[in-house]
Amino acid sequence: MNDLPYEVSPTLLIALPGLRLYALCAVILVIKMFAVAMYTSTVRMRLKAVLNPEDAAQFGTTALDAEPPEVARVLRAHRNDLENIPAFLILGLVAVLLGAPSLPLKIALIAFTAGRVVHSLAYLKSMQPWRSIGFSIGMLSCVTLMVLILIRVFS
Ligand SMILES: N[C@@H](CCC(=O)N[C@@H](CS)C(=O)NCC(=O)O)C(=O)O
Repeated sequence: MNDLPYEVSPTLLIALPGLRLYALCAVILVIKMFAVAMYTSTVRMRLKAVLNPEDAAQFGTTALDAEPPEVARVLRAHRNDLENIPAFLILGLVAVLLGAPSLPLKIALIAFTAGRVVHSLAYLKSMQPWRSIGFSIGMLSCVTLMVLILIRVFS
């Protein structure tokens, strides 16, 4: 039972066009972000580069005052994910729940996910213009989701 004046059926929710795809994209993106975070640790361990004195003590080294360029690059890739992926997770879910048209919705979900994978790989491998292309695809996908949401809100 819930407090709503009607029953919310999980079977009906799962039938919403794009919900399963959204769930898949969300899982891929979160795994991708975790992978970038884990890669940060790998680079730190390889270089024995840490800023916290307690970590330095563990590595038997001294704490640095600033991140070395290799670590700083992975951190920038992670930060860029944080600037973009949370917005997508909200917009994508709202668009699905509002019943946005299936084709543009699915294209936006897939394009964003692919764009962010390209962005991370390109950032870590120092590949331009691929990083900007991945970023732009992600941004365009979010704009598409916003348009789909606004059409539903005002129609
Ligand atoms: N906070 C970003 C805003 C613009 C952005 O996200 N640009 C993309 C494509 S050039 C990027 O990868 N920026 C590098 C970064 O965020 O470190 C920046 O400072 O560049």
